[in-house]
Amino acid sequence: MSVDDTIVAPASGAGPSAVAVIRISGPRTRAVLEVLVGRVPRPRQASLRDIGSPALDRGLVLWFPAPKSFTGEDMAELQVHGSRAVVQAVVEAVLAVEGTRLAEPGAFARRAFENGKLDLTEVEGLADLINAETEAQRRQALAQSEGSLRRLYEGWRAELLQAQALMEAGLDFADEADVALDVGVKASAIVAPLLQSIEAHLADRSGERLRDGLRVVIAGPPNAGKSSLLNALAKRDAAIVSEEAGTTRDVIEVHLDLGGCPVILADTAGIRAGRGEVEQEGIRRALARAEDADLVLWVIDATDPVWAPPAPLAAKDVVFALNKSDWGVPPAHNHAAINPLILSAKTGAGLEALIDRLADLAGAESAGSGHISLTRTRHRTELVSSRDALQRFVSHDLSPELKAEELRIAARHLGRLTGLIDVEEVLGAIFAEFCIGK
Ligand SMILES: Nc1nc2c(c(=O)[nH]1)N(C=O)[C@@H](CNc1ccc(C(=O)N[C@@H](CCC(=O)O)C(=O)O)cc1)CN2
Ligand SMILES: Nc1nc2c(ncn2[C@@H]2O[C@H](COP(=O)(O)OP(=O)(O)OP(=O)(O)O)[C@@H](O)[C@H]2O)c(=O)[nH]1
Repeated sequence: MSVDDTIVAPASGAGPSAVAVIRISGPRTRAVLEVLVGRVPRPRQASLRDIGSPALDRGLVLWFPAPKSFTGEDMAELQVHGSRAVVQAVVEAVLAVEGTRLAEPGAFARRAFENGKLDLTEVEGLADLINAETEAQRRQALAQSEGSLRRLYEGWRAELLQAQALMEAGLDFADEADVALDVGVKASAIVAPLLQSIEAHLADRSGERLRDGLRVVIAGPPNAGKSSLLNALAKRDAAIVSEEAGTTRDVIEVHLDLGGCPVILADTAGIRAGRGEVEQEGIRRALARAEDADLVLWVIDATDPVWAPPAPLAAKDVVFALNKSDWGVPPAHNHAAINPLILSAKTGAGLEALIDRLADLAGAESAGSGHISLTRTRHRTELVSSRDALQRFVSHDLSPELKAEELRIAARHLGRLTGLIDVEEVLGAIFAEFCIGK
């Protein structure tokens, strides 16, 4: 990427809108404004101008001289009427100025990253904020885009660098055993609590669940009311994001917004010792689906003797639901061991409790309320590598040289998290998540 380029792109979505924003960033921005609007307006003050001559439209112009802009470069915004024709004409007029080109997706965010305005976790938070569909996702993404993970990881890295400095100072005094021992003890006093913090952070999956949606599979014996329950939940909650057939014909999936948390609920074929081949295949798919869910909602008919889920599912997190409670509920001691939710898809009884339970598991209350959770596999991978190195530091009987090396490895993985070091290979994937104009 050449930073000499000046990039332009519409930053608002496709399709007619009242107003569209066209963003420009790079060294030719001032020249673009001179050509399109004449005199450059005062920094960061909206001015109403004719855009182009003869005028293509009349709109608001904003000028953000470097370094106080989103990208850190000279930037401008043209806020025009949001028709395809106006946007296209204005973008073309910008492109007619020498040294400008159309921005690829994520190009503005990439420049912000390269100019140190955002670290990689903030860029990821911004991508998530743009894609947020529920309230809890919004809170989590906003906090991350404003540096919640950045501060956490930078703090950890600073502690590690301190421990590393101690160890390396010790290496210089290798012949003086008491000095080497002393710095080793001091470094361990930093590393041990840090290791604990990383372990606790890794054990918490709420951030990933919230970002990706809690995957819940409704499974159970035939005729227990699984489809009715899915329909009842989908109707109860007005904010259905989408409804689509699953990857297999027999798995129906709905995306729900339960208390601000995204839940992907899949209905599956009834599970029993079936006869026909088709039924067996449906059951096989149901089981496969349930096995990679976060949670199995095992639905049984309250009037049936209690059915336990088949062995492969018993290992999962299972929430039991006794449906058709309108027909009567068996005495509590019959099902005390499974602590089921008692509900009726038909009357709606017990659905609120079910929604609360699911929202809880999806991490509803934690997001953005000061609770900081990792949100992506990329974070998990780097943190696991960092933790492994720290574990070797703490528990293995290593020479001081090797101990210092483990700290270097751990610090490098934390540095990769924020994008401070060698991340070239992940950048393409991260920035490609953005739409054009971001
Ligand atoms: N019109 C418009 N609205 C927008 C954006 C935008 O680019 N344009 N944003 C785009 O994402 C978001 C706001 N984020 C922004 C982040 C930083 C800066 C900025 O100019 N930062 C400078 C100056 C900071 C200051 O004066 O306090 C800097 O960081 O140096 C602007 C917008 C959402 N709304
Ligand atoms: N009384 C009562 N009937 C219910 C309730 N939920 C479902 N039913 C009825 O039970 C029958 C089976 O419901 P479904 O939702 O199709 O059951 P399913 O578990 O999806 O069935 P399969 O797809 O065959 O596994 C239907 O006749 C429903 O109307 C309930 O809460 N109360």
